[in-house]
Amino acid sequence: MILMILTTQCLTNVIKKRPTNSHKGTFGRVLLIGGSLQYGGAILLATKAAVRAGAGLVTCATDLINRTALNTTLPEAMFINYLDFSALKQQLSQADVVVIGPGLGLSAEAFNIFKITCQQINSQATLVIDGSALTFVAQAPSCLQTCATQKIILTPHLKEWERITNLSLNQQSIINNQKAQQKLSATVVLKGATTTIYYLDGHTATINIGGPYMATGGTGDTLTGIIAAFLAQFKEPNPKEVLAAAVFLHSYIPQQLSQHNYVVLPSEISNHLPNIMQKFSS
Ligand SMILES: NC(=O)C1=CN([C@@H]2O[C@H](COP(=O)(O)OP(=O)(O)OC[C@H]3O[C@@H](n4cnc5c(N)ncnc54)[C@H](OP(=O)(O)O)[C@@H]3O)[C@@H](O)[C@H]2O)[C@@H](O)CC1
Ligand SMILES: Nc1ncnc2c1ncn2[C@@H]1O[C@H](COP(=O)(O)OP(=O)(O)O)[C@@H](O)[C@H]1O
Ligand SMILES: [Mg+2]
Repeated sequence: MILMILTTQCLTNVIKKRPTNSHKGTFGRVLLIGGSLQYGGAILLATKAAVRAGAGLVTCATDLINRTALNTTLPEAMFINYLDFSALKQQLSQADVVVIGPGLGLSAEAFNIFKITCQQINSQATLVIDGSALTFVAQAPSCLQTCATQKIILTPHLKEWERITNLSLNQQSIINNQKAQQKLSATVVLKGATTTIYYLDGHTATINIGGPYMATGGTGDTLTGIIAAFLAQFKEPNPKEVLAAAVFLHSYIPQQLSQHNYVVLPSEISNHLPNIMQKFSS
């Protein structure tokens, strides 16, 4: 097993100056699915992060109740009703990266949306599974095995990981986590005070920056948007390094802001994305 500790070098390796003759199509299509009546904020935060981290075209599939909020706060993003299955399937056939789960909730309707997503996503796309959708993975692990894409990233916090693996918090050693991750045949970003990425090839990368100023609901939702935007727009040097850069940046920004802020809100992380990305672009 190769254990890597990430530094700012991972940002300069990935964030490149944009070609002059590029356009929105150059920087990828991201589809984010989630946001029930109770948790609209989660999908709005994820969508905001995807837009501000530079995805070219961003669509938010959510409850109709969230449409006005989305259009008001984030007019760059497109809306579809997540219960309009024909629109959802069409989006799933086109997206480069699909995020499912932030604020999705655990209703029967939500589970249906999760199953449709796993079945209908195009085989070239990456699927990022977060929040409520991780509980569906725990309840119906076969959805991963039969998923139409093999490029799957799970982003659990420690409790969500316990639900999926039955590993209690004190059993979650690197070795045990890796065994469980390899069985799932998915990349895992295991989030906590320290975050570790478990890759399919057996390598791991650890992010030991960030801190308790990030402990506000919505910080993980913001991470999924950044991951999606990075994978959609950066094709080099490789998906492993692109994922690592996204996860590192998500903690690096609040670490910088914490010098002058007691807490760093998720939406503030997103506000600073374009500025900090510019500083590291080479
Ligand atoms: N604005 C919105 O709309 C928001 C909506 N959201 C959406 O809500 C949905 C439910 O997601 P969720 O994560 O809140 O609930 P759930 O899976 O039950 O986990 C909570 C349990 O996990 C534990 N725990 C967590 N981290 C831990 C750690 N590092 N180490 C140890 N324990 C840890 C935690 O511990 P405890 O409180 O007991 O200390 C608690 O027991 C989901 O769709 C999400 O996207 C949220 O994103 C918030 C903003
Ligand atoms: N004390 C801490 N130190 C470092 N990072 C933290 C700390 N507390 C929370 N985080 C980060 O905040 C995020 C929380 O994710 P998650 O629990 O999914 O939040 P939510 O679902 O509310 O958006 C993770 O990226 C985690 O690493
Ligand atoms: Mg979460």
